[in-house]
Amino acid sequence: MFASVQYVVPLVVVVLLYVRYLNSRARPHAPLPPGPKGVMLVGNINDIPPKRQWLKFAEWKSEYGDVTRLTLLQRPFLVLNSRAAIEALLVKKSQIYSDRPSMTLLKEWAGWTWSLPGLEYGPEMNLHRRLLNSGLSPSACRDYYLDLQLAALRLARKVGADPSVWAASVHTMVAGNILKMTYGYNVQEKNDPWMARAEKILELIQDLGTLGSHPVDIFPWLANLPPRVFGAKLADNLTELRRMLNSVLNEPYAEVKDALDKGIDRPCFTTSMITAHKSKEDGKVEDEYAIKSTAATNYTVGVETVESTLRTFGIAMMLNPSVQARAQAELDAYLDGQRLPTLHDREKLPYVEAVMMEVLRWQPSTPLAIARRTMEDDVYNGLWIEKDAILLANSWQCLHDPDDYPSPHDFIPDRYIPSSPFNPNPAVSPPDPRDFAFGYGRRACPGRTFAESSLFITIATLLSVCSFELPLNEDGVEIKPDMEYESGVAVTFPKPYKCGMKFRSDAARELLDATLSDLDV
Ligand code: HEM
Repeated sequence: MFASVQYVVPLVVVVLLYVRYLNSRARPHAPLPPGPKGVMLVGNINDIPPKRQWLKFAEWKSEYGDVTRLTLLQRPFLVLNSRAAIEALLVKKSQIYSDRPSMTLLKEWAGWTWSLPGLEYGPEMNLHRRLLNSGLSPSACRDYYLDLQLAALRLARKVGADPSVWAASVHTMVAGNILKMTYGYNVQEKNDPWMARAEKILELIQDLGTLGSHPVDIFPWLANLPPRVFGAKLADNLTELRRMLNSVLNEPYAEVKDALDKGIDRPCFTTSMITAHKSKEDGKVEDEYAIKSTAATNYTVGVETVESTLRTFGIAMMLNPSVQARAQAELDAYLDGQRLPTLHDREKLPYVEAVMMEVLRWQPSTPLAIARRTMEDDVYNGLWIEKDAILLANSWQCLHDPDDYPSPHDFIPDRYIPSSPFNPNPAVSPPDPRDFAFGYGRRACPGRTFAESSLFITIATLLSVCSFELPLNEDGVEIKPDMEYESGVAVTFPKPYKCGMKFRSDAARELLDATLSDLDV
């Protein structure tokens, strides 16, 4: 009897361990998500267009449903094409869908290891997000309201007088807002060295080609080879990029810290982070590397998205004069020509808010958010989602779903205002487009409040004092923007277009000048 117990217990343990082993290996008995048939070895490379991929991905929804599966050089690649799929995976199961694909080229070869959008899911990412969430929280952002308003007023003065400077002035304003908020730095109108440094970095990254498509990103073991194997141009580009990234990480931070040590008050994100993390005993800054990394991340990733959104806003206003007139009527009724809007007026201007929401929906600047890597096998709606797949959320598709947004290609801010006589379908209460435009779950954009504040005050100020209008050619015929979009590093931009704009009246221009001279101390 005892002898059999002696054998049975280990046997049961072995059987249990074996079953656990089998379970751990077991693949869910579920089919893979459907998708276009690829070519042996290279997979679906030829199915993905070089431009505006989200449109092609959206077409696949009717054929393949919520999740489309492709392969790229043997690696599974999934596109989530519906609100339901994005919510079920990226939001509700955020703990296994919040990693990013490894960007070996940028990280290992260019040394860009410190930027939050590229960080793996884990403690370092959490620390960076905590810092950004506190430094860019809604209450922290209130400290930047006045700077944002001033920047919008200066923009209005420039572009109202000369609309040909629209795109360049928007770029300077947005970059200036980020540098002011992050480091308390005032950009120079022309040839600013800090702006030039950020632009050079983006240019060098753009020269590397589509992110994630270099062989070293697909086969990371290739990083053991010297970059020169892939050409002298690439190697030189990477050396220059590494040098610039090092400078952007360290120099602006050192300047703010020096100023603080000398007792110079330079209120900004970096100053408040240093102050909050400085030890009273030895003066050391806790988490210093993470603080300078998050500041440099703002500097390098916070510009293109806001800039693209404002350039889209210009197009929307030129093409939709009745919308512009309604927003101006709201501003005039509320402000009565006595003053210009501030960010404290935001709640009182629901139509202007709706214009901003509709710009973010109509032509989102990040139509595919930022790619994720699946961390575990999973099953969604009976479909097997493989571990280690690259996953893209097609935010563009969600933002153009006619069930949520009737006539999705039209620019209709009234859709967010149920009582509006111009709402084409008051029975539908659409989802807030910002919940798609700013990404999802644990990787959602930490700059959202700052970005919205910057967008709102710029839109409200411009509409208060200026009117956009289609420019005319020499024959007096209106020139319409062609609605072509091109890709930046991770963001899509409207192609340069001719912008028409003028001050609404002499009174509006005088009010603008008076407000600027009151505030511009
Ligand atoms: C209109 C303006 C903006 C839009 C539409 C936007 C959109 C996005 C989106 C879609 C993502 C990816 C989220 C995901 O993976 O699900 C993202 C990430 C991020 N954004 Fe923004 N963004 C904007 C402005 C800003 C600004 C002004 C800043 C900084 C001041 C900023 C900082 C970041 C950072 C650091 C990440 C990476 C988050 C992470 O990987 O955990 N963004 N943003």
